[in-house]
Amino acid sequence: MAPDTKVKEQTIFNHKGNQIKTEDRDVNILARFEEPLIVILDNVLSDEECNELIKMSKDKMERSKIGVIREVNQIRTSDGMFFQENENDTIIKIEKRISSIMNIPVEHGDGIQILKYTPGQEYKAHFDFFSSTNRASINNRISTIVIYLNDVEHGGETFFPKLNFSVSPKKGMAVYFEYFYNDKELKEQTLHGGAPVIAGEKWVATQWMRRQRLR
Ligand SMILES: O=C(O)CCC(=O)C(=O)O
Ligand SMILES: [Fe+2]
Repeated sequence: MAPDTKVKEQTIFNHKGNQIKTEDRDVNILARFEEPLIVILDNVLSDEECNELIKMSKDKMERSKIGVIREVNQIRTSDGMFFQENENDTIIKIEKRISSIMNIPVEHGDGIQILKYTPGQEYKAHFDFFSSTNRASINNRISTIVIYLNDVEHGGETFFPKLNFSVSPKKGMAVYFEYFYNDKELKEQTLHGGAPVIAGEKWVATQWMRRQRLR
């Protein structure tokens, strides 16, 4: 197909305009990059909810593990923890809101993961979906939201190296992106990472969604 007649691929995210009305909060759409779809969102969480997530996870953080064997890896040097789904009322409320933003039922989510980065810590460029050689790819990830839980003094941007695009963390804001595309090239453009924090701390909450339910 000639480039000028190429049709846009179907997206999971279905919100139009500049606002998403969820059950308990109006979330603002500030910017969108169309293909691959990357959406910058504001007012996803209140300051109190951000503080609460940090408080609840603070004592449970351990060095992040990635991959099937879940070994400590230099790709991600942050500390992290997962909440159990339905762990408490705050988690239930936030999971519901994330689910309506992402337009995917809560049961498809890996659970909310909290990551904490201190100066020098980073998450090198990676894909959130599993490679076809990984058993987990049978029910692969299709979309991600990264919510910023605090303002970072310096550094810690979420960057997309293939798009020359980056997002600076701001408390309560989020970056959403999806990769359930037929076009392999589009999927691969969602390569992203968390740049090293230079000063201050960076706290984020991530939700990854799977194609099929996990529970
Ligand atoms: O910390 C960030 O900005 C990115 C986090 C991320 O890529 C992830 O949790 O999958
Ligand atoms: Fe990621």
